[in-house]
Amino acid sequence: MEIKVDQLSKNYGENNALDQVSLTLEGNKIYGLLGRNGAGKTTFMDILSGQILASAGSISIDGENPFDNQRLTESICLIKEANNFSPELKIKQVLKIYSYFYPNWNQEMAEELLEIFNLKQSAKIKTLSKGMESALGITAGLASRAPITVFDEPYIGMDAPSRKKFYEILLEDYQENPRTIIFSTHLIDEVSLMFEEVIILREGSVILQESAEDLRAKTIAISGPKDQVDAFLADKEIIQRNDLAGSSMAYAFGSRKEALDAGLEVEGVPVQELMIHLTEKKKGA
Ligand SMILES: Nc1ncnc2c1ncn2[C@@H]1O[C@H](COP(=O)(O)OP(=O)(O)OP(=O)(O)O)[C@@H](O)[C@H]1O
Repeated sequence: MEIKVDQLSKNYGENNALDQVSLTLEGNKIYGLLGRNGAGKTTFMDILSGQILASAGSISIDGENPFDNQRLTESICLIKEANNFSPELKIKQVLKIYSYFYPNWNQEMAEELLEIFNLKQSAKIKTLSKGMESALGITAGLASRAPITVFDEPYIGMDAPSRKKFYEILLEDYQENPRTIIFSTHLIDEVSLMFEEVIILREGSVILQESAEDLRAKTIAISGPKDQVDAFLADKEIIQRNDLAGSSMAYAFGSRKEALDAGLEVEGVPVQELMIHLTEKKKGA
């Protein structure tokens, strides 16, 4: 499903949570939606999933506006960091509701995931720990098999082994059932290798939309004698740099060939370093 966003803005009083955002997501990819606190990620995902209305501009999914749109709502599953389910319901009832709502719902997968995460179908939502509630959110999101599945910081409280399990299952299931997955997280280093395309928001604006592959191709990790590294970096954007005695190593934007021609050693930049750098860059930098 293609998502087209044109000049989309959302204001809360004086505050521009989104400021004329334009994007096209062609779909069937895993997108990383990144940005610092308050950048506008949740606002964007809420508009995309039809929960709130934009103040200006347009958003369409396969040509239709998602707001209050029954046909589209069953194609979009939004899992937020908390309060996805009514506290009085039992897990079993949550699964039932999701199975009615999402036409592609996979009950077998849901039950498998509950077992992996040690969740009992008879448990009430209000008795779950934070991590258990997140695991249920992830279960519901994955088993929905919704053509557009949006995870907004879905694993608050989950421990590292459970998160790892989640990534593994997500990737495995995505290979077999390609769909659009939009993933917002601050744990960039953990998930960056999963992203096929990266969107970075800063203060309500899109500052980058690029395939992870292109991002990797544009960046290099170089090392060599300090003066040679200095000369090479003179006209480059530096991501990170370390000097030790007479030698230096740096991550920077630049071409592998140019660095090799300059007599430097060249490797790839770990994608998470790059994303952390990009999300942290100051406005106007
Ligand atoms: N309901 C609201 N009322 C007023 N301001 C809001 C509301 N929701 C969001 N905002 C403001 O809009 C801006 C964007 O918030 P949003 O939650 O979309 O950011 P975010 O990128 O998801 O942040 P985080 O990473 O902290 O979750 C922030 O300045 C926030 O204070």
